[in-house]
Amino acid sequence: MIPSFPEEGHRRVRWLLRLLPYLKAYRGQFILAWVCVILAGAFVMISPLLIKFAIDFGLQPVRDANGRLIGLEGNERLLILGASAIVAFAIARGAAAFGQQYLGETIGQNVAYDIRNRIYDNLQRLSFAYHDKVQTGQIMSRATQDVENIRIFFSMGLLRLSYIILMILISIVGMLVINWQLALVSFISLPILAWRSIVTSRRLRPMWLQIQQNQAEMTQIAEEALTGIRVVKAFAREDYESKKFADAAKRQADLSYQAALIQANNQPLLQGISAAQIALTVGFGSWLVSRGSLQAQDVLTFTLWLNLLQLPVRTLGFMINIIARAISSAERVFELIDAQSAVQEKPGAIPLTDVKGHVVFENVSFSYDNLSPVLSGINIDAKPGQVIALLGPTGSGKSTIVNLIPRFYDVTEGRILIDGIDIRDVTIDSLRRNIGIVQQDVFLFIGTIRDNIAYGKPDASQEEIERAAKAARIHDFIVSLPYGYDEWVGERGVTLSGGQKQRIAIARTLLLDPKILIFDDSTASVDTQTEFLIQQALQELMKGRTTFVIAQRLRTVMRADQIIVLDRGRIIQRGTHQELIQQEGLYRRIFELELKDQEEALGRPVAPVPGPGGAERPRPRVRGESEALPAERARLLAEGQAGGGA
Ligand SMILES: Nc1ncnc2c1ncn2[C@@H]1O[C@H](COP(=O)(O)OP(=O)(O)OP(=O)(O)O)[C@@H](O)[C@H]1O
Repeated sequence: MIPSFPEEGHRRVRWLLRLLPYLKAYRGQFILAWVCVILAGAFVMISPLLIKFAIDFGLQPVRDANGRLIGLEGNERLLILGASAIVAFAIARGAAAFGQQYLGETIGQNVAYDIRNRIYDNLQRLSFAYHDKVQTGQIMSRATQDVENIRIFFSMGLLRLSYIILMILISIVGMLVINWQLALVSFISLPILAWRSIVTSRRLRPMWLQIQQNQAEMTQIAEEALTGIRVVKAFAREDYESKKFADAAKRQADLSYQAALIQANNQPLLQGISAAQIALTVGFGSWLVSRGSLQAQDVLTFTLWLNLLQLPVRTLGFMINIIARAISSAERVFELIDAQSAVQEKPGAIPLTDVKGHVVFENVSFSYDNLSPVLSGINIDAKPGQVIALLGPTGSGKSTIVNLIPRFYDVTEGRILIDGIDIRDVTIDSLRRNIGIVQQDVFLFIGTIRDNIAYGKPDASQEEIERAAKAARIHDFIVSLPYGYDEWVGERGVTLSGGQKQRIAIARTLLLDPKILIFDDSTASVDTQTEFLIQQALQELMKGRTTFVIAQRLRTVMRADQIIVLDRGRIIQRGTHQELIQQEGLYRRIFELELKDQEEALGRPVAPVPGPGGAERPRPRVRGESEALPAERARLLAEGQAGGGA
């Protein structure tokens, strides 16, 4: 349903009113800015009156014997005084205008700073579910362009509008006092100008909205193409991406051009109306003078006032635009600020302390969209220090299970307990501080390696950082770099290999020393040496921690205390390697098809597959089997190249 105008108007006023509380912190500055606005307006509008008084009192008419005007006699003292007063008012006006601009800019920048921080704080708090849905480019555009529109509203729109209203009021009152007939004639153009301004701004408003929306899309396209530059290049789709961006940029240029055209068309019309108004005022004023009901200097005062009014009244449309843009921006910005996290902390939640690491899933079900279940009836009892390996085909729900433990998402049914406490009863911060996560796609921040390792513990000493790096088997590599721990890693750590990044992530988690660990072991295949180092790092990492591992490597799976086999969101098998290998089922199939191949490719001996009744049976040869390296050679190679990290 299309909202009716009053409804829409009411909604827009509400957005505008929601912006005003941001002024609270800068109340003093805002009042001072207003005083400057009033002074600047008053000084400008009083100047024509000073000229009138200077003429009235400084120049006396000289008449002949018949009373005819033959000249003017100047009172030097009064004229100098008048001129000095005009100069003094101009200086005072300049000072007030400076104050208004300076304070307006300060308030605008401060409010923009506060709003950006509010947006950023909220974005940090929002759950994964929110970030799954919202595009980064849209968020970026709101945090930059839309906040900029609000800044302009505070630094310019609000104060300039007051200034314009003040100037209009002073001149209307002044004109009416001097001569109400000429005043009424001079006001003829005001409603026409106001009408034009409103019509133009109403035409421009939807265009500004489109421009803002398109700006967000353009940012999104650029962000996506730059983040995925490797994929773009790999598929030779540079031209396609360039065209996609060029189309959006063209749309932006067209829209901006159309908006500029409307404004440009409007300007000559406004100028014409203003010129016609001055002609009318001078004409009618002269007629009044000829009839003796007005003095010539009053016509001059009227003309000066009209001139002074021209510019601000003509910018009324621009001001209305600033406000209209600020309103649509406020709507978009408040959408970000108001966004509620799907994962909420309970009032009175307690901090999770002295964690032993007993993690229990009790009949847990989960759905991303509340429609189709992704997990159903999951029961897991992970005793402190146990390693739980999650195994299953792609899309079976392994990542979803581990994402529920730190409450990246909340369970739809059932509950998860840590040391007997429902994780929804503890503070989110304390919960996550006790869980270490090494993700598949390791993200390194732009900064030094030291900063990246110490990310979860910024006050860690160099000694602690090095200890973690040694345990993660990455220390030797770091010190071999030209700047060692001060080496800069670029966006997503592009200067490092996947295996190196993963070991840095392990060091980062080791430093945090969590009791519960989540490890996504599905890194793309790595060479033998890296594989060996990661295994060693992993052993260090898992020591004494309850570990949930999304397992891709046989070694990890075989060492696990419990192997949970998932299929389409349900647990279909559970047990140790020895137990599961005895059973017909998915585990044995995965083992035969994938895991065993990996190990053999790396040159490691694998336990024989017992056939039914315990008899050994030949393993089927499947996809991409490579010639196995002798186990001993692989190990020596790995150890020799690693040079011993610890
Ligand atoms: N953020 C999300 N929003 C909606 N659906 C999702 C989301 N993440 C995963 N899914 C869906 O949930 C199901 C389980 O996905 P999940 O990532 O947990 O599987 P997985 O076993 O870890 O798979 P893989 O081994 O490929 O990583 C899949 O059908 C997937 O499409």
